[in-house]
Parts: sequence; structure tokens; C-alpha cells
Amino acid sequence: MLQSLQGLKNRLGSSPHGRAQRRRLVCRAAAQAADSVTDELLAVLEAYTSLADAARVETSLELRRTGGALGAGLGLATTRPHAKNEVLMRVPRSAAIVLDYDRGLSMPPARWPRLRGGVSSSTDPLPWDILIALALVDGLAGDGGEFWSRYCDALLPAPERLTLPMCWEPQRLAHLQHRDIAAAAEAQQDRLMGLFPELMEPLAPDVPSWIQWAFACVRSRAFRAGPDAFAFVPFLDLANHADAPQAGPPPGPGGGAGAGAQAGPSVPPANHVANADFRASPPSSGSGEAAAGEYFELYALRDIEPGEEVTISYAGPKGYTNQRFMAQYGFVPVGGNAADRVQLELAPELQAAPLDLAVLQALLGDGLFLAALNGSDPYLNAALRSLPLADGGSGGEEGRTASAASVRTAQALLEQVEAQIAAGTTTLEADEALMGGPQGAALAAADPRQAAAVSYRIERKRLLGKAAAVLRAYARQ
Ligand SMILES: C[S@@+](CC[C@H](N)C(=O)[O-])C[C@H]1O[C@@H](n2cnc3c(N)ncnc32)[C@H](O)[C@@H]1O
Repeated sequence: MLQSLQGLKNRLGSSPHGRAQRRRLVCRAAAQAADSVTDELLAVLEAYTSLADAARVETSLELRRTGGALGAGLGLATTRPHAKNEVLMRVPRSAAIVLDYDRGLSMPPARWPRLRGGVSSSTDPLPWDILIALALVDGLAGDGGEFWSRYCDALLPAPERLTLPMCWEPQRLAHLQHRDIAAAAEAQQDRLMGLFPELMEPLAPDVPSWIQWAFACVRSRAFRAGPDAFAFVPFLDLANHADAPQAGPPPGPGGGAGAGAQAGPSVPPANHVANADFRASPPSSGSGEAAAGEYFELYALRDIEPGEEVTISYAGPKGYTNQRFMAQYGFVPVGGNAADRVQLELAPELQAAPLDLAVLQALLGDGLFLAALNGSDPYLNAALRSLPLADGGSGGEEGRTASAASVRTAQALLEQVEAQIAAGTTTLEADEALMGGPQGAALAAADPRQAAAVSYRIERKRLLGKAAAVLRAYARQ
């Protein structure tokens, strides 16, 4: 069914785009030299323009490199003002790889041997994300037509820059300093090895295999395109993430253990809030020749100024934990994530004796408590939502005392949090020094995987630290 990796490598080696890909792999040091980075960026920008033309994409958005210590790589930006609800980009469905369980498979005409083989020959049906990953391997190998060959080569990330842990070897996974996320990544690798041993050969030491590359691209760039449909839509996959706009003011913590279920995420600054979303358009909403078809559209959620980055929310209003962000997208929101959680084992006796919210309010003081409620301290917000809490109902008046049982709960949870902190092999301060200032930006540019791992553990340590401080104060009651 699937061609051997050697066959695939041969094909990659024989195509000009494959050669470009391989050159990126083997000449990493050279590629980091300023002029070759500029050349590479220019080639990427040229590919964006010419491929968008070839695919009859309607857009005035430009592709640009995003900045900052945790630069998101490439991203889309406006070149003129846009009004709320205006379509920012319209990609014909015919250019995308769409797996619709009602309407069938649709992709540009080409052989797509691995995708077709995956659809037809498996005894157990393969899930959509694996099938689309096979399509990307086809695309890269030149078996999905010229457009997808160039798109995979020029506009998808190179394997050695992928920051999803499922693409990392054990030594790199150890840098996350979190056993659970490393174990989940290894489980993912085992699954791929079980399905496609011939595609799992690493491309070089410390570089993932083609199927890891393809699957990571699907996980981080494909999306649900209907009730039972999934799509890899070129160009739309270039939109970066920002928090979902909130419909109203966020509710505060409270409501006992698992209060996260009702949690409203924190209020991020306006520039960290998504200004766009995507949708599958009804037929005939395009203009001109393109009107005959169906589209995937990116549209504005608010008025957007020229030069603003166009972002969508990957996580929706409820948000994702940092573990999920990292596993699925290879980054974590920097500066706190109210939807993150400390992993705690809540034995029945701990659930039966939750922490008293009013006591916590008195311990924290009104200022900090408000910061947790309104999300201006997302770490504190997330820490509180991770704890079993009960609203005693009498407010945070001075002198309220905690029950002995709830103090025992705090002590037991504190032990768990301290054990997680102790499992870290570097200090928060040392990690922050690595990522601070221009040094952090340089690390992100030179070694995005290391920067992503350090950011993950910084955010986790900050949250654990906040949870420990709260529990310590409570346990002293
Ligand atoms: C859908 S792609 C977006 C385009 C991508 N930035 C690129 O260079 O091709 C998703 C990937 O972009 C990066 N990304 C998106 N939003 C980000 C953010 N807010 N912070 C850091 N990285 C982000 C992550 O690497 C993620 O896996």
C-alpha cells in the first residue's frame, strides 16, 4: 500500500522542492546565517503569492514573519482596513483536502496513492487526521500535484522546527520536565509506528520522520469543517492563534471542585484576542469566476486596521489547558492561561472537604482575590479553578476559619503540587533567564523546539508556584 521510506526519499530527492526541503534539513547551520534566512523568507513569501494566485484564492492579506520571544513563525496580516464581518480570505474548496464523511473525499486531481490506499485498504478505518497526514506525505512526495508539492515544501514548517512533542526524541521530551506530556507524545509515536513502520524512520538524528511531520501538521493546522467533515485548507492554515473574544464578563471561581466547568477564561489584552474566524461558505458566495464553487472563508470579527495580524482562536471560548496547547500546537500562551489546570488527584475524601472560598478570599485579600476573579492574574485564576472549592456563603470577612478537614485537604494537595515542582530539573528563575529579552527571541529563532519546551515549563512552574502559595497559606490555618 504505502511506498517504502526509501522510495519516498528517492522521490523527494528527485524533485526540486524535495531538494529544497532536504537542503533545509542538512544545512541547518548555513540556513541560520542572516542572508540565507532572508533568502528563505523571500522564497516563502513568493511561494505564498504565486500559490495563492494558482489556487484562485481571493485575499488582500499578506504573509509575514511574526516577532517576539515566542514568535509564532509566519502569520497573516492585513494590508488595508477591513470592516467587521468582511471576508478576509476566500479559498476554493477545490484547493483543499477535505474528508467529509457524508460527501466523501475531495482534493485537487492527482494520484494521492497513500491517501487513497489509506482510505480503501485498511481493515480498521483510519481516522481522519491520519488520512489527511497521508495526503500531506503524498503532497510532499509530488503525488498530490504541483500545487501541494510546492505548498508542503515552501509553506509548511520543516520537520526539524516542529515544536509538537510528538515529533521529539526522548532527550528533547525531557526538556519539558513533565512526565505526563512526554508519555502522551511517546504514545502518539508508538501509534504511528504501529500503523506506518516504514514511514517512521527519523530523517536524521533529532529530526522526526515524514509521517510525524505530516501528522503534526494536521494536528496543528487542519480543522473541523462541518458536522462530520475535516479539512486541510491551504492559506487558512497560516492564521495564528489568539484568545477567543468573550461574550460577557468572565464568571469568577467558585462553585466547588471542578469549578473550571463553569470557568470563564481571563480577559486578555485586546491585541491578544482573535479578530477573525473561519467558516465554510455556502455555494456561490464568491465573486467572478470563483462564484461557481464552494469556499472556506476567513472573516473579520471586528473592524481591523491595516497592518494588524489576523488571528483566530484555536481553542474556543472555554480555552485549552497548556498541556493540550503544547501537545496539539507546540506552543503555550505566554503570561498565563486561565483555562490551564494543575493536575491533582482528588481522592473522594478531598472532594468531600473542599477549601472554603471565603477563607481563601480572606487569605488572599481583596486585591488578589479580585485579580483572580477578573482574570488579571490568570495564574491565580487557573490555580484556584484547579482546587476543590466551596462557597461557604458568608463572604470573605476577617476571622473566618477553615475547617480541620479542609486544612487536611490543602495539606494533601500541597504535597502533590510540591512533588510536581520538585520534579523540575531547572529553576523557574534559570528558565526565565533563558527566555527573557533578546536572548529569548534569539533562542526561538535558532532552536524553536528548545524555546517551546522552556516556555512550557516556565508557564507550568508559574502556575504550580501560585497553587503552592495558595495551598500553603490555607494549610497554615
Ligand atoms: C495553523 S499554524 C499557523 C501558521 C504558523 N505560524 C506558520 O508559521 O506556518 C499553527 C502553528 O503556528 C504557531 N502558532 C500559532 N499561534 C501561535 C501563538 N499564539 N504563539 C506561538 N505560536 C503560535 C504554532 O507553531 C502552531 O503549531
